[in-house]
Amino acid sequence: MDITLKEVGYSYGAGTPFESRALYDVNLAIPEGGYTALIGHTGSGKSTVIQHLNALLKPTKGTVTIGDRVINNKTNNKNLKYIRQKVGIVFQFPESQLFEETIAKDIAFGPMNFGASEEEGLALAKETLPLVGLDESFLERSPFDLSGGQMRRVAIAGVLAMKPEVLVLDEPTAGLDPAGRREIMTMFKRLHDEKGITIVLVTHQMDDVATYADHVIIMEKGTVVKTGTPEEIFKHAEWLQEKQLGLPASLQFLQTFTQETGIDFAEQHPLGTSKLAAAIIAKLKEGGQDA
Ligand SMILES: Nc1ncnc2c1ncn2[C@@H]1O[C@H](COP(=O)(O)OP(=O)(O)OP(=O)(O)O)[C@@H](O)[C@H]1O
Repeated sequence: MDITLKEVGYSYGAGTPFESRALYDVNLAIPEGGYTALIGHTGSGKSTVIQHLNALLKPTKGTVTIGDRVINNKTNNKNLKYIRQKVGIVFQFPESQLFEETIAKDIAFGPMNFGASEEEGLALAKETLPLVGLDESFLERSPFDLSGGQMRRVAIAGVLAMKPEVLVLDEPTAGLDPAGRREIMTMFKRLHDEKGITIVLVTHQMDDVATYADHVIIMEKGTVVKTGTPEEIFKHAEWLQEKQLGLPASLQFLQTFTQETGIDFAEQHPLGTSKLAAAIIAKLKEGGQDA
C-alpha cells in the first residue's frame, strides 16, 4: 500500500500550555514496494513522521492516506486496527520491550493482541523466527538469555508476526557492532526483495542509504527539504556536506566511483537512474559491503 502525507502539521500537547510544533506542512509519498530512507538531523521530525505512517499519531492538520484509508485529526481510534496491522514499526532499541518468559510468547503477543488465538499466535512465532535467522530451538528459551543482537531479532520477529505490508525501521542497527549491523540490514533487504515488503528506514548511515534505498526523503526543522533517488540526492554532495548530514564515506565512495568509471554525479547520466543505481550497488558490494 502507498502512504502519503499531505500538508501535515503536528503539535505535541496541542491546545495545552506545553504545545510544541514538530511538523510543518509535510508532503511526502512512500511508494508501495519501495525502500525509502528518511534522513535528517536529530529533532528534524523523523520519529514524529513515522508515527503518522500507522496512525500512532494523528495529524493536527492535513491528511495521511494509508492505502485506501484517510486519517485526519477527526479519525476515530476504532478504525485504526487494520492500519496498525498492515504497517509495522520497529522502534529504536526494540529489545527493551521484550517481557514474556519465552521467545514464542513474546512473538505471539502482537498477533494475540489483534485477536489471534494462542495456538495461532504460537504457530506464527514458529513461522516467523526463521525470517530473522533464528531456528525453532529458540522458541522455548527466555529472551533474556540471548545476546543483544539476538534479542533485537526476536523483537523484530514480533513485528513481522503481524505480517505487515509496510515495515518502518527507526535506526534498527543503533548500538550493534559492524557485523551485527550488516546481518540485520541484509535481513531487511531479503524481506524487501523476497516478500515484497515496503521498507521505510530512518537512518543516519549514508552508506546504508546508498546501498539499500531507492528513494530518499530529507527532513529539516519539521519539514521535507529534499526528495529523490540516492543518486539524485548524492549529486548534491556539497549541499549534503553543508547540512552536515554525515556524507563522508559515501562522498568518498562517489569520488572513487567517478574516478574509476568516469561517471560524474554532477551531471545527468545517459544510462538513466536505475542503471546508475545498480552500478552504485555493484560498486559498494565490491567494496565489501552487503547489498
Ligand atoms: N513527546 C514529545 N513531546 C514534546 N515534544 C516532542 C516530543 N517528541 C518529540 N518532540 C519534539 O518534536 C520535534 C521533532 O522530534 P522527533 O523526535 O520527531 O525528531 P527526530 O528527527 O526523530 O529526532 P531523532 O533523530 O533524535 O530521533 C523536536 O523538537 C522534539 O523535541
